[in-house]
Amino acid sequence: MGLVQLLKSQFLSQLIICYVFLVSGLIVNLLQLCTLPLWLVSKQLARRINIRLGYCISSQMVAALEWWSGTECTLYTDPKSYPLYGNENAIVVLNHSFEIDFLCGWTFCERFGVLGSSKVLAKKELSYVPVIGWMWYFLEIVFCKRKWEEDRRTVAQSLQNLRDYPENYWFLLYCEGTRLTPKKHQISMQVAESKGLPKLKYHLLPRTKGFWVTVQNLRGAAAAVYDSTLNFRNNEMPTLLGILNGKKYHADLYVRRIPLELIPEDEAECAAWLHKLYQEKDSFQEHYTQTGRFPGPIVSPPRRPWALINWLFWCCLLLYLLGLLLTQLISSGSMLTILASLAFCSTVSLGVRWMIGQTEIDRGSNHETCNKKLRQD
Ligand SMILES: CCCCC/C=C\C/C=C\CCCCCCCC(=O)SCCNC(=O)CCNC(=O)[C@H](O)C(C)(C)COP(=O)(O)OP(=O)(O)OC[C@H]1O[C@@H](n2cnc3c(N)ncnc32)[C@H](O)[C@@H]1OP(=O)(O)O
Ligand SMILES: CCCCCCCCCCCCCCCCCC(=O)OC[C@@H](O)COP(=O)(O)O
Repeated sequence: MGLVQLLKSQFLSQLIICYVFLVSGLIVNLLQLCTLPLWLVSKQLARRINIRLGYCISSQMVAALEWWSGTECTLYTDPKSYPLYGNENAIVVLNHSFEIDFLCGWTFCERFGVLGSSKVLAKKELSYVPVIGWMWYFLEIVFCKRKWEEDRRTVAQSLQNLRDYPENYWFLLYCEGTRLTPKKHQISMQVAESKGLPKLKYHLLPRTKGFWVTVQNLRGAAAAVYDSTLNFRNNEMPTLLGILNGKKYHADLYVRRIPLELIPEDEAECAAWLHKLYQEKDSFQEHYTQTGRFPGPIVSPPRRPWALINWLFWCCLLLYLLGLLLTQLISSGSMLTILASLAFCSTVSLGVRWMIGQTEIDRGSNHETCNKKLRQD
């Protein structure tokens, strides 16, 4: 193990990264709160400011992936579609099989210049996660309770609000609705069987209502659906803790651009279209397993320096302030203050560990396994 790798795997290095992320994130959340009055005066200006503030947070995680862990992200796509990426609004449909799939998504957003404005249909629970969840509130992320009776109105309304968004965005939709586990896959395939649908090997059966409502409400605002299929080389199972440890992964993403006009308007036809899409995605994963690559040419965008520059800025600022604070603390000589500071640091690191836990599949929800009808069956 080289010296740099040894340094990256040290607990202290990881603690510093988490400290910078948490404190800068809370500062940004506070600044976002200060933009609230501006919404009344100029909504579009407030949105543009929040895009940049959000970028300060999400790009730190991207920098950790790209620069700290050195993870390679390769894009397979049609070169004719490539110039459109980042220059139009799009709905992104991605498989939900990996703990850091959202982070790989963010990395591609960064490379195509839409990271600050990127959107997602996320479960409501994530809105309470400090820093990220609070940031999302100001970025008009669409939250759902995964209960259609309640979601149908709120999700449609939130999507309508995005129609006049001032900058290009990618709207991410995990149609599987939850992360893939063997148990969830088994149940999902029972549903497929009961509906007379072909079984999927690498995906859960897509939930179609969220997709339909998104396409309907963004018609005319979004130009295309980007069908995206992600996998990792050599059966890697990447984690956020691995990234913090400086572990390098190899992500491969296959993207197909499908103009929105090609997607049926009728709900049942749209659902059938999505099921067919997932059958195709399954065949791409099979191809990847067999050959170690996706179909089509590689057109990888290079990483940009901005995420790293932002990260270095926050590191310098916050480590300088921490140094000042520690000097004062030690020179005060008060045992009580020192103990209270240690207790505070422990609480903060436990808090960050809890946040990282939100990305872990083992700690995921029991969505899919808690379906009442299926339990009875
Ligand atoms: C490559 C570039 C990447 C770019 C990235 C861009 C942006 C990045 C931005 C941010 C990154 C951060 C990422 C954060 C990640 C957070 C993600 C999440 O939180 S995922 C969870 C939330 N999202 C979803 O759930 C979306 C998918 N779900 C839906 O669309 C649902 O339809 C719904 C709208 C949520 C409503 O759910 P509900 O369960 O109430 O209704 P359903 O219609 O889905 O369910 C009833 C229906 O489904 C059948 N059923 C039952 N069990 C199953 C099952 N196991 N599988 C499939 N179907 C099932 C049931 O029989 C009913 O069917 P029917 O209607 O026919 O009777
Ligand atoms: C610079 C880097 C510093 C890292 C420090 C620590 C950072 C902590 C980051 C917390 C990030 C929280 C964002 C969570 C995004 C989780 C995405 C996700 O995958 O959600 C799961 C849902 O889709 C489905 O949930 P399940 O039904 O599977 O349950």
